[in-house]
Amino acid sequence: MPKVLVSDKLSPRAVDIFKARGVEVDVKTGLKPEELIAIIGDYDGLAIRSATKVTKDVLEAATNLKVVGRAGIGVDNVDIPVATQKGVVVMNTPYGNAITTAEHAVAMMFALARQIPQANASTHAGKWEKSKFMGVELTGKTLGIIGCGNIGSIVAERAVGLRMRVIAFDPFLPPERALDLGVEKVDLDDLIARSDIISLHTPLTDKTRNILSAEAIGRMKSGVRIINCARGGLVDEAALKAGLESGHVAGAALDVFEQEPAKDNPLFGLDNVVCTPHLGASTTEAQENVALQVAEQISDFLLTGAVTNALNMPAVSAEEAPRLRPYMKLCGELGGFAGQITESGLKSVRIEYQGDVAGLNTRPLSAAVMQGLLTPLLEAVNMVSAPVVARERGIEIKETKSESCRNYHSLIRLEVTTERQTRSVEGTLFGDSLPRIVRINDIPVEAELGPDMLYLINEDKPGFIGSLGSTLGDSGINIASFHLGRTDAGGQAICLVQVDGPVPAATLEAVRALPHVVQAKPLRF
Ligand SMILES: NC(=O)c1ccc[n+]([C@@H]2O[C@H](COP(=O)([O-])OP(=O)(O)OC[C@H]3O[C@@H](n4cnc5c(N)ncnc54)[C@H](O)[C@@H]3O)[C@@H](O)[C@H]2O)c1
Ligand SMILES: O=C(O)[C@H](O)COP(=O)(O)O
Repeated sequence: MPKVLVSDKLSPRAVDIFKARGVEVDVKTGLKPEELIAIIGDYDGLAIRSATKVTKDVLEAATNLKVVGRAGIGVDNVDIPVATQKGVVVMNTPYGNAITTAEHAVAMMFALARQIPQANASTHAGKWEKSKFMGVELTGKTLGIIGCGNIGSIVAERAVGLRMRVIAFDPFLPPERALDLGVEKVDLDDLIARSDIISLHTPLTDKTRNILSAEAIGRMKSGVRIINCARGGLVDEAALKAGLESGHVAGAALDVFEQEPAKDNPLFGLDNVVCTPHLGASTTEAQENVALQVAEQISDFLLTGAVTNALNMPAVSAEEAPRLRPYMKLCGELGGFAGQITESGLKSVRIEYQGDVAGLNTRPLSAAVMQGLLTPLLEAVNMVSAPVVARERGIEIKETKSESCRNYHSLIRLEVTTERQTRSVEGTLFGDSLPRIVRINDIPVEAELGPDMLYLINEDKPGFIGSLGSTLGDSGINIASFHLGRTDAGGQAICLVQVDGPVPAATLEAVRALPHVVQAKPLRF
């Protein structure tokens, strides 16, 4: 039974789902990094929010970990490149808290416009400062949205409903989508110059860090208000402080901070700043949504291989997973076969999908081929890391698809080019589920791969099969199945022999010494 650790505060419904699906679950929140490192090796899955930092050190210690599931959107607390190298799938729940976070940004906009938190504190203190808290109306004001994805779009729709003029800067926002939302797509300079209120909704990346810099703040309209419910680091906090103190910036509402938990921040104490402790996603509804989704996604992955909302692996739906499973096995075998007979540097890989299989989701199939191919050559690659490792090593991967296929419903052909030669291996499924190799280097053969195999290239001469059988028999090696193929009578032949156990080195030498043997390789699957 797979085992999952929940290391951040998640709705208890997540635990119910894990248990109902047959996944063992432990909940241990507030762990120190060294405490997490000490126990992570016991788990197949890790469910987190933003508090757990899944660092390189954690991933190095996570020897059984297969999946990290983020109950929420931002994954900047997960070292995704290292997770990918380690073959750990990283998933998030991209929509579950989007409405709630957008509502928080809208609430922040009202809080700023009418100074509600400040007026609330003053009234509680018995001051009745009616003339102090003069607000501004939102109707007719220009709201500038930086990052108009899931959350930014919802904020835009709500703001249009408030009769605001909405402009957005997002290089990836399609013009038709902007039109649908009632938003004017602008460049960043234009947004900065025209907005009365600016709301940030991008991830924190190298391009967005300090997107509201001192220089950008200086170019804003006097009296601008700034809202950040996305990520700390998007606004230069020192520059914002200077702008607020000079009065150039009329107010700022911040849910996220450069350093979190934010217990001591330069902006704290300024009377035109509204702060919340990263509450954007904190509603009962959003927390139920993300906890249920992450528990379903992690369980599906660990139990069925379905991949949903992964950031470092192609998606596989729950419907596709059972259909793809036998093809995944076949692809792993084709890759494993080619990888084990490859001795010089890999240059390129061509994977051809013919017939019915061409209509399936082939990205995970190609990842399985690459895993099979690279595993004999490199240490610890899997479906997540193999395509990345191949790219890093300059191995070119080409994929082709054709609906037509001679002789079979489906055929997968793998062609591998090394520094020395090009080889190919082809396979199909018998009865929709049984992988079979049907051609090696364009020589027809029909073989089922077992755990221990012997692969031979030989000259097609009388007596060869007998001498091979005797050599193996003399070493006490039982033959489970024997598959032959040849170019033409007396030409080049291949043998794939399934044996009951590994072939010892001495036996292999004896086989290699037999007349007519060109090459003999033990293979393991
Ligand atoms: N405060 C919270 O509790 C809370 C809750 C949920 C999400 N978030 C954060 O909100 C942010 C947005 O989430 P989302 O779900 O809308 O993400 P999303 O991916 O749907 O949208 C992000 C948008 O930013 C745009 N973008 C990327 N780089 C950009 C750039 N350089 N300039 C302008 N636009 C750029 C993208 O094109 C995309 O449309 C994320 O950082 C997420 O972590 C915070
Ligand atoms: O990216 C997110 O989903 C938000 O930042 C929410 O973070 P949280 O789950 O820690 O509240």
